[in-house]
Amino acid sequence: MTHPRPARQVQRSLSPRKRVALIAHDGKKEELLEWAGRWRDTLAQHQLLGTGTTASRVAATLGLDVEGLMSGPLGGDQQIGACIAEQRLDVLIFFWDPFAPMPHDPDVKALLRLAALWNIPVACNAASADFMLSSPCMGESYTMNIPDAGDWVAARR
Ligand SMILES: O=C(CO)COP(=O)(O)O
Repeated sequence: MTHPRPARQVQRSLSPRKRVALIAHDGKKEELLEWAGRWRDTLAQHQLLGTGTTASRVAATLGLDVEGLMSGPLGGDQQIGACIAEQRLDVLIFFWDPFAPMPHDPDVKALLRLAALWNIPVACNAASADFMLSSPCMGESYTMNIPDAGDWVAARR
């Protein structure tokens, strides 16, 4: 069965101050903290949010203002996914652990699916996060294409 897809894309304008989600699995938290420390001044110019433990570790270690959602296994990934669906997230930095199976793997997969669907830039490791934060798009207004949700609703009627 094929699912209806939005036939068109619409434009979404992002302000220079991006909404950036920070998430790391336990085995990757030190790596994220090291990376975030290198980008602290840049991150401070944006609006930060994250899953519970990641957000509190980044806030405590780097003195940054990070809105903490639920911890990942308790639904934090789903909350970030909801932000994407509601167009309240611009950038996803998610250091997921390729060695550790998680009880909430379905939530992780759902989050990455929504990021792919809504054309959200995702960095899963320090190298890709370096590329992302060094992009001029981070500090400027930026227009991206996203699926036309209205179109989608119409196709399902
Ligand atoms: O499990 C996570 C993402 O899937 C991260 O959750 P915490 O930031 O609460 O550790």
